[in-house]
Amino acid sequence: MTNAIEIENLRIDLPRSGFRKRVPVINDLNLCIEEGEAVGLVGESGSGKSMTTRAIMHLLPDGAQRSGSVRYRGQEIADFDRRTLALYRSRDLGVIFQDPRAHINPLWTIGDFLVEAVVANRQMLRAEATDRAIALLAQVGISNGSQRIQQYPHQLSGGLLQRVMIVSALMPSPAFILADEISTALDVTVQSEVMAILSELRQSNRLGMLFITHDLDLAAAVTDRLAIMYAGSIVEVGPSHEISTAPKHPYTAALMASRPSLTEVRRLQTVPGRPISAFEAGNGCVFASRCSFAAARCSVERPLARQEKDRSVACHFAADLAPAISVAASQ
Ligand SMILES: Nc1ncnc2c1ncn2[C@@H]1O[C@H](COP(=O)(O)OP(=O)(O)OP(=O)(O)O)[C@@H](O)[C@H]1O
Ligand code: NI
Repeated sequence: MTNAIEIENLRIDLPRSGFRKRVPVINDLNLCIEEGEAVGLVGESGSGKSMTTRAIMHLLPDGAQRSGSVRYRGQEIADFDRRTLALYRSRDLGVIFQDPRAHINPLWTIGDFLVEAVVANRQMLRAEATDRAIALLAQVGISNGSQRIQQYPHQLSGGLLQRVMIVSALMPSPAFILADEISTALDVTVQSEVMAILSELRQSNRLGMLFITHDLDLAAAVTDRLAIMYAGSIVEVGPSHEISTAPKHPYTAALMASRPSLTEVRRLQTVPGRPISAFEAGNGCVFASRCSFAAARCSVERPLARQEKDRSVACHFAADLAPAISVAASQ
């Protein structure tokens, strides 16, 4: 299999108030996504998930310093000229945002929103684009597309707008979908409908996807592999069903143990301790300060990601901890 996206030794430093120098928010991040593969990027707030999507779009905040590499189909995206970069963002990547209302101009009809971008980048003629929009709307379960495209965003529910957002991402026939927390604003039933539609479209069009969420179970349900992120780096990667049933990194186990169980939906549980940012991590393991299995070595020596078949885990003691961790995760 060839890789669609390859992120290698990525580090991103940003200016931050109160600090004289830039501080890292992504540190030594490695992640590959094959053509047509769906990878879930899971971690708590502030771990750097959205910054990773910005790195893939090559759309970093002002003053950011980047080292390492991000390649799309083998080509370093930092080397793209302006035109190639614009086409890469608008055609190769299909980006679905969390809050559709913040990304759809309220004064534009749904049809304008769907059609204008592909017409502007000269990918399609207007009539052709309109037909494609109506066909895609039908594929996401909106059968009266020719009426819907004349409506305005305020006339559609949040769930319908999220489907319109998916259609908009698919309009230019992208090869790769970036979906950052797309379901957080939706209620559970609508969320599972939207997820089912996205999964089906992704598979029938053989699209690669990076699916970002803090919900490990949701990510496991719609992806092939999971990458677990903490404080700007990835601590564990592997097939989704393996990670979600037999985690190897103490952080993954802690995330799983923090899920509210079905019988305790009203009890909000969290991983004990405060999540840290990459710049607070020091030289040791990023998770050492919250890890209940940490030893002296963990706070001074950063564990390298160790690859074993299709699993990779960055923990000095992963092999010894496996039995204890599976108990912790199932609690
Ligand atoms: N424009 C910015 N300038 C400076 N720091 C930023 C900027 N955007 C994000 N950060 C910092 O980068 C780190 C990673 O943020 P990021 O938004 O990628 O986290 P996230 O995992 O997406 O979190 P969430 O789940 O809350 O969306 C955080 O420490 C955040 O404060
Ligand atoms: Ni985010």
